[in-house]
Amino acid sequence: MLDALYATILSRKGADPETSHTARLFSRGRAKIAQKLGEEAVETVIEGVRGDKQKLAEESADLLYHLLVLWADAGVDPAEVYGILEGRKGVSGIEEKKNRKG
Ligand SMILES: N=c1c2ncn([C@@H]3O[C@H](COP(=O)(O)OP(=O)(O)OP(=O)(O)O)[C@@H](O)[C@H]3O)c2ncn1[C@@H]1O[C@H](COP(=O)(O)O)[C@@H](O)[C@H]1O
Repeated sequence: MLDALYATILSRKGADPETSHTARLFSRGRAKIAQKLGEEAVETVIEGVRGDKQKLAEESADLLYHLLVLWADAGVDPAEVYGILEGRKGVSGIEEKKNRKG
C-alpha cells in the first residue's frame, strides 16, 4: 500500500498543481511539505489523546501521506526506511538506548 502510494506521489513530480494536490505540495517546496507534516502530526497526537479511533486512523492516513511526500521530495526511498526498521528487528528499544549512552 505504502509503496503504491509512494509511486503515485513520485509520478506527480512536475504534474499540474491545479489538478494534483501532491504536485501543489512539491511546487511549494520542502519547508512547506515539512510544515504540513508537522501539522498532521499534531492533529494525529490530538486524536490519539482524545481516543476517537476512527479520527485517529484518518489523521494517521494524512500523516503517512505527507511523510511519503517529504521522502519523495528529499529522495528517500521507502526501501531505505524499511531497511533501517529491518536492522532494528529483535533489538529492544531499551537495550538500544542503553548502548547509545555508552
Ligand atoms: N492520500 C492522499 C491524501 N491525504 C490527504 N490529502 C490531501 O491533503 C490535503 C490536506 O488538507 P489541508 O487543508 O491541511 O492542506 P492544504 O489544502 O494544503 O491547506 P493549506 O495548508 O495550504 O491551507 C487535503 O487536500 C487532502 O485531500 C491527500 N491527497 C492525496 N492523497 C493520495 O495521493 C494521490 C494523488 O493525489 P493528487 O496528487 O491530488 O492527484 C491520491 O490519489 C491519493 O491516493
